[in-house]
Amino acid sequence: MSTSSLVLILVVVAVVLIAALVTGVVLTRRRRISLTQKEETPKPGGYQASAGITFTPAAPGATDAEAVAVAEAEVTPVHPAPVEHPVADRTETDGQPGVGDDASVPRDSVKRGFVEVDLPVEASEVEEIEPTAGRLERLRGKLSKSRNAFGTSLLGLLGAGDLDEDSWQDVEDTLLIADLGATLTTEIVATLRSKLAESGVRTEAQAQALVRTVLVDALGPRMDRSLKALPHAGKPAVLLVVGVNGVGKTTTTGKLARVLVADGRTVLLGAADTFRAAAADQLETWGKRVGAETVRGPEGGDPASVAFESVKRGMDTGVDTVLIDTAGRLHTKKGLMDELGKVKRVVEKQAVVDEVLLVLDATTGQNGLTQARVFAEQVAITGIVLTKLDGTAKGGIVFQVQRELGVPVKLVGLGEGADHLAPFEPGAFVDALLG
Ligand SMILES: Nc1nc2c(ncn2[C@@H]2O[C@H](COP(=O)(O)OP(=O)(O)OP(=O)(O)O)[C@@H](O)[C@H]2O)c(=O)[nH]1
Repeated sequence: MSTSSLVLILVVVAVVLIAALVTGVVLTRRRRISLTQKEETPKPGGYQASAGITFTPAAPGATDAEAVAVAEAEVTPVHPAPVEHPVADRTETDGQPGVGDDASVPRDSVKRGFVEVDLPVEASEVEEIEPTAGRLERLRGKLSKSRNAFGTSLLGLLGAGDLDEDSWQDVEDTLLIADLGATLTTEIVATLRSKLAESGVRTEAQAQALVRTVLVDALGPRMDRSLKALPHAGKPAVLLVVGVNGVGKTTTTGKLARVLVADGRTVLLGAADTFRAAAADQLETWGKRVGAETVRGPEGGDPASVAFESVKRGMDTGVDTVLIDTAGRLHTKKGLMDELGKVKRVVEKQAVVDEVLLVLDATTGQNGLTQARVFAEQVAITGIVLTKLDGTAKGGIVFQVQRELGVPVKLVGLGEGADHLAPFEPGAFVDALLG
């Protein structure tokens, strides 16, 4: 082979190698570009951010960690001052994500602690308890905040004689603002219109009487509101108290124990809230104040087993009533809701559960309805306790929640005091609302 042929072959090989190298580089680049593009293309549906994230440049030649440190030091905060959230009004305290009203409270908000419950740590002796008769009457003033917003404006409107369309719109708005909900408001306004037309109301007193009748009727005055808390077939009555966090379950259980003891009954308390040790302490304190035994389990233990033990102990000691306080659970957490079903099933292995009382915080308005629906799907609710009606609650939620569940409001919480629990009476309640 001649030298010129050898040179020619070497040139051809070099050209082929260079061509292969160039092709490889181009392909690698294309692949990288196509990967980046895929990541950046938003998928249809699901989460699609409308605004981009603002990045700051890293200092040249710095390591990743240094670059982050430099960027953090240089970034001027652009966020406004933290927004004040109504922590006191929240219904969840475990920092878990929530829906509706709950979702507005960030998980790092100040958590409600045991200290907020105004009870002595150790009760030295069993207390004298006021009789329960006429309690709603004595607590009437507690509803005053709701009453001002609702009764005054409603009676002012209806007592003014013939109503034009604008005035009827105002009546409707008043009912909606009071938390009566759209369906019930429409129904009540229609009834009021036809009754006013029929009866020829002329004075404010007549208007008040008519509104009273219509509202009391809407509250199902014939519903059975008695609390199934007395022993039967030689076994204690068993009541389960359920609801989301912080609505007032423990307080209600304690207040209920007082009412029963005041009526000469013997009570045992079951602290099936094993999640929060302070809750069991709190319940035990309520128990000591009325001379009732409290059964509790280890922190983090199985709440169903504490409930079972409570009923067993109640049967052994022959008490009239076993009140079981359960842990607050967010209705959006399926696992916790299933656990509630288990607590009830386990108790039912040895006794009938006579009442499942759903505690709702009246100040949470419409969110209370969502909670009620989910709890009712999990355990058959037999009665509702509406707490904090003394606060900013507008009262109308009573109408809606009964209608929604077909279950009566049996008790109302009208304050933090030990005796601020009253039976729910439609007539007295409407009177308090109308003033
Ligand atoms: N104003 C007012 N406060 C109430 C009423 N009922 C309960 N509270 C207060 O609500 C707060 C929460 O009550 P708890 O009984 O601890 O609530 P809980 O549902 O047992 O709470 P968790 O065990 O955390 O789920 C306490 O500060 C109670 O004093 C009421 O009718 N009116």
